[in-house]
Amino acid sequence: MNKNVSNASTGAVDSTNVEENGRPVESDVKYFTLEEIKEHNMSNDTWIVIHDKVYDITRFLEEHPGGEEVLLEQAGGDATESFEDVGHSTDAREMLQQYLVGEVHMEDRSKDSAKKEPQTSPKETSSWTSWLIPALIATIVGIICRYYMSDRSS
Ligand code: HEM
Repeated sequence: MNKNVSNASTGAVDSTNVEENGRPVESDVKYFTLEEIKEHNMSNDTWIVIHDKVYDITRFLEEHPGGEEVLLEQAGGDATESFEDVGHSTDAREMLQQYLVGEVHMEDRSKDSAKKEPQTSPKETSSWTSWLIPALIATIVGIICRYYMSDRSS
């Protein structure tokens, strides 16, 4: 049960990992903080994050069909958006597996998702305008009807 207990600083974690195409991907998955990941931003030591997973792509730089420049621009940071924007093939996604070195520390993940939360607030403002406008229209129609009725009765 307590397989995934993280150490507070470097957070080494034991984990039974996924199998890919029947091949078990043997690993000692570790958790890294964004601070630690940021240090691996050189061409001879390149890490990137994609979907909260950390990849050491140093030996892949020269092989990348999209060139090493684009990868180096993302070095030490989160490349999820750029990776998804390109629309990488399933083959590309499967290739990722061989460069996996760990995952982003849970605490750093929650910071990211907290950033995304404010996106819900504009919805709240639009929800009250969505009933206010019909209510105003109904009131105006009501007033017009009253005038019309009182005109007919006099
Ligand atoms: C380790 C992560 C990555 C892997 C394994 C990978 C793999 C690949 C592969 C196999 C292709 C050939 C097309 C395909 O099969 O989809 C490709 C193309 C490409 N990749 Fe990546 N990629 C990675 C990360 C990135 C990132 C982070 C970016 C952008 C910042 C990027 C930008 C591109 C571009 C622009 C192409 C198109 C090249 C072309 O069509 O001329 N890739 N990548």
